[in-house]
Amino acid sequence: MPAESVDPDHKAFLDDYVGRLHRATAVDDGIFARISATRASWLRTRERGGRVIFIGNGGSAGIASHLAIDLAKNASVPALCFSDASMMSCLANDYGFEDWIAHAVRLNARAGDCLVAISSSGRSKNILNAVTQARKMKLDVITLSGMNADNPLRNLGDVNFWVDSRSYNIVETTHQFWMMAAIDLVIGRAEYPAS
Ligand SMILES: O=C(CO)[C@@H](O)[C@H](O)[C@H](O)[C@H](O)COP(=O)(O)O
Repeated sequence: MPAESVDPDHKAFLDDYVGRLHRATAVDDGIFARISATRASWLRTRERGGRVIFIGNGGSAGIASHLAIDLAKNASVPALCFSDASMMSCLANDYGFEDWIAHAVRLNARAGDCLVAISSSGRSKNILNAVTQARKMKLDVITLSGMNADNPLRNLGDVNFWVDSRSYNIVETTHQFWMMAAIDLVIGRAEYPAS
């Protein structure tokens, strides 16, 4: 089959898929206000000598890692994520999987830091417990969730993003888009060299 011709079933699937992505990523003033508030939170964090800490599981852990390096390198806002396998296995083994991120926050965060908690379902216990720990330590909290409108993560932050989709990949892609927009808003440009 020539590369230009598309299986009609695939076209129908992809048309629907792209429609879902467009609906999820459609922006309004509410989303713009949240992205602007995220920028302000990150700049306040930097001014008081803090760091932005990104957390997530699975695909969201990958997004957390990408956001942390881009915010630090491209926008000069100190940022990190918990991706060290030895630390993760130690804390999960010693305290349980549902509490390992809370303990990573306890050990690594300070008052004045900002926690960005990413969970597509908004239901992962280790993310919810980490937010509770962050609140105890007086961190700012930004949440990103999706799926059910009443998921428990959705209202726990100072700034809360929610994607109206039940597709993991659409929710994750939208989270990444919003956070990348916030990073580029800090920089003030959409285009810049890598170094
Ligand atoms: O990327 C995906 C699904 O697309 C998976 O890796 C997904 O992130 C994992 O199943 C996570 O454990 C789901 O947790 P959460 O985002 O709902 O908190």
